[in-house]
Amino acid sequence: MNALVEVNELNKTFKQGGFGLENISFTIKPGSIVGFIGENGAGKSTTIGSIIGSIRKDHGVVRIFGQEMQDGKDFVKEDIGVVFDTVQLPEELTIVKLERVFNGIYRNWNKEMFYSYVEQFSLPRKKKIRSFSRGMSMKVSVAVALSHDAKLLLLDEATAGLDPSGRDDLLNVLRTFVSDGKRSILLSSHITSDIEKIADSLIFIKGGRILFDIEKESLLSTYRIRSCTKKEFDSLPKAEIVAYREQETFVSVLVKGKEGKAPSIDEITVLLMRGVHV
Ligand SMILES: Nc1ncnc2c1ncn2[C@@H]1O[C@H](COP(=O)(O)OP(=O)(O)OP(=O)(O)O)[C@@H](O)[C@H]1O
Repeated sequence: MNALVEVNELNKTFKQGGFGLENISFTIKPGSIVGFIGENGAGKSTTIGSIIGSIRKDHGVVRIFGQEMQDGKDFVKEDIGVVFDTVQLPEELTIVKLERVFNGIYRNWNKEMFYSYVEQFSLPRKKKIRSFSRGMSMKVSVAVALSHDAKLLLLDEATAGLDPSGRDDLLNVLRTFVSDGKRSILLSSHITSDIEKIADSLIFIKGGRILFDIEKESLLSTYRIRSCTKKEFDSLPKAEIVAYREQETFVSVLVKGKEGKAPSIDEITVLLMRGVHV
């Protein structure tokens, strides 16, 4: 099997508001972490929801582990761990009770593994979830997603709300998760430094369309940011320009080539999201 996830020509338009995903296509290779980057409302959660079938797509095909995703195919969902930014855990339960619930739900539930994450994330076992902070609740959701032998993790803003050391712990856990080369992660985040740290490839989405789908190393080694006067900008070879943003006195340009400043993912994101994509 080449790709763990194949998304082909995914389209979804909401009747209310009219936002639409347009021909979203990408693949996720086994053993890789894909960073999913886009501004608020770009369509990240809609894409992830459409992949797992919680949002009904209009057109397109999603294959996970080579099988087309259709509603009700629980055997596939067993293999997918999902964490959304809006954590919805039963508030009345403690970690101990929650563990028993998930033990009954997932065929491949691993109690020892769950408690090892509970330890690692310093979560209290006997307090009700209601008393947990947002970051603690996120950690519980991630611990659950990691403890049922999933082959694929879909993490929508899973690092949001975690303090820097908590985020670092989580990123290490995620790296270990894919280290056997068989499992993969799609990670959406506004914290581009997290993505820069662990992603193997990056997908940039804006207004429901994919702008860029590229290996991280290739992006960082083959693209540069240049600050040009308007005149210099006009004389740049058009084929080299990926995106540009006109500032008051100069133009920031993302170019393919060796001339200019090596960009960070954050700078590339701002240019792609705020600038004009060519
Ligand atoms: N159920 C819905 N009905 C109508 N519009 C919706 C619905 N769900 C999402 N949208 C719209 O779809 C667009 C994309 O939303 P989505 O949640 O996918 O963005 P996102 O990239 O995940 O954003 P964020 O970074 O803010 O979480 C937004 O304009 C949103 O208002």
